[in-house]
Formats: sequence, C-alpha cells, structure tokens
Amino acid sequence: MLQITDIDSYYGASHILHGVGLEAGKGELVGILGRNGTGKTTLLRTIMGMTTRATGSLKLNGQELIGEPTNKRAFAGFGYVPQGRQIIPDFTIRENILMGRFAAKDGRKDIPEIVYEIFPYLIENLDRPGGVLSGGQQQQLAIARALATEPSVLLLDEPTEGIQPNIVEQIEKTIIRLNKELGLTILLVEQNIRFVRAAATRFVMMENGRSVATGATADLTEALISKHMTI
Ligand SMILES: Nc1ncnc2c1ncn2[C@@H]1O[C@H](COP(=O)(O)OP(=O)(O)OP(=O)(O)O)[C@@H](O)[C@H]1O
Repeated sequence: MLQITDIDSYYGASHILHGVGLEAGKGELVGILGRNGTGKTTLLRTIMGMTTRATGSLKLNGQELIGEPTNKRAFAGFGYVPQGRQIIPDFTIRENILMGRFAAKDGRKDIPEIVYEIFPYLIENLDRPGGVLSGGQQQQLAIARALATEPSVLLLDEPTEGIQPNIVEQIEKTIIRLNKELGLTILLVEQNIRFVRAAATRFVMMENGRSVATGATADLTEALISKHMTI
C-alpha cells in the first residue's frame, strides 16, 4: 500500500534524510523509532511534502507522490497529526476539526461520524475555543482534524508526548482502535517502546537520518533498543 524508497530530504542546504526506506501494508501500524534529532519528524514532514526538497520514491497505492504538493498528498490519503499538535487556539473546536475537511475527497463540510464515536467530549464542546482544552484533549482534536481529511494512512508524531499519564492510556487506546477497528494504516513516531510493542506490527529504527533496522515488532530486541536509542 505505502512504499517509501531511497528518500533523501533537505531543509534548505541541510541534508537531513539519506536513502530512507519504509513499507506499510494496508492496516499495518509501523513504529518509527530512534533518538532525538535522528530525522523521525523530518520523515513524516517529507511524506507530507513539507521539507524544502526531497528525492526518491513515495508511492501510495501505486501512485507516485514525491514531486506533488502537500494538498495533493492529503487528497491522496495522508492525514497528518504533527508533533506538538498545532491546533489553532482561537478557532473553535468545530473550526479546528473542519479545517481537515478542506482535504476531504468528497468536499464534505460536516463533522465526520467517527469523531462522534470516538471523541464525544469534543462533540459536547464544539463551540468552545481549541485553546481551552488540556494537552490530551488538544491531541484528540488534532487526531479529529486529521480524520476529517478521510485518510487511509495516518501519520502520528509523538502523540503521547507531554500528556498527563492518565490520559496517555486513552490516546493509546484510540490509536489502537483506529488501526484495528477502522483498518487505518498508521505510521507512529513514538519514544514509548511499551506502546510501540503493544500497537505496532512492524518497526523502523532511525539513526542519523538513515533507516538502520526494520522488522516485525517481535524483532525489536533490547539489544537493538540499547544500540540505537539509549543516550
Ligand atoms: N526546519 C528545519 N531546518 C533545518 N534543520 C532542521 C529543521 N527541522 C529539523 N532540522 C534538523 O533535522 C534533524 C532531524 O530533526 P527531526 O526533528 O526530524 O528529528 P526527530 O528524530 O524527529 O527528533 P525529535 O525526537 O527531537 O523530534 C536535526 O538535526 C534537526 O536539527
């Protein structure tokens, strides 16, 4: 379904990703791991066409997207939940969600049904500003906004980072539900190995802008983690 081959990516003159590869079948959840600054966020931004330049191949269901602008990638099926959530605090919850509808294939302008199902709190508070929400609720809002684009692949950048421990579990359950019940393919950048082991079918380990190891989650050994993730 998703094939990323030999990707190089740049911010201006800075060459950040070097020959990165990754594959995800339909309904897979792939954990993207590695130390801080190894290029995990840059990989998601490259998939969305948000770096200065990228070469290589990015195919979604056989369609080559590497030269395409961000809006075309969203239309093709990528939904992006960026690190730090990036909701608009002065927009209402409704407006934040509906921003995602600009990339919906059928031009719908309503709140998607799935948001009613999985985020009832957001639905009860649609007219309040996004900025009044807690960190965990803002994360839910960012996921709801991405779901409004009707994605087939969801890109999640550290969705549990900086969130109260009791809410982390809720976010984790939601992500697993989106993957298992809705069959969404998910690329998950995550530092929490326990969650990656619980949720992922496969993993990619990154180091210095390269994908240095990949495999089934069962192959994510302690040796690999200590080699590529301990500081
Ligand atoms: N906008 C930018 N312009 C130039 N360099 C950047 C930019 N954003 C990130 N970088 C550099 O790219 C490299 C990879 O950063 P990136 O944020 O992708 O890493 P990461 O693995 O996601 O780290 P973290 O876990 O800290 O988010 C770092 O050296 C970083 O300094």
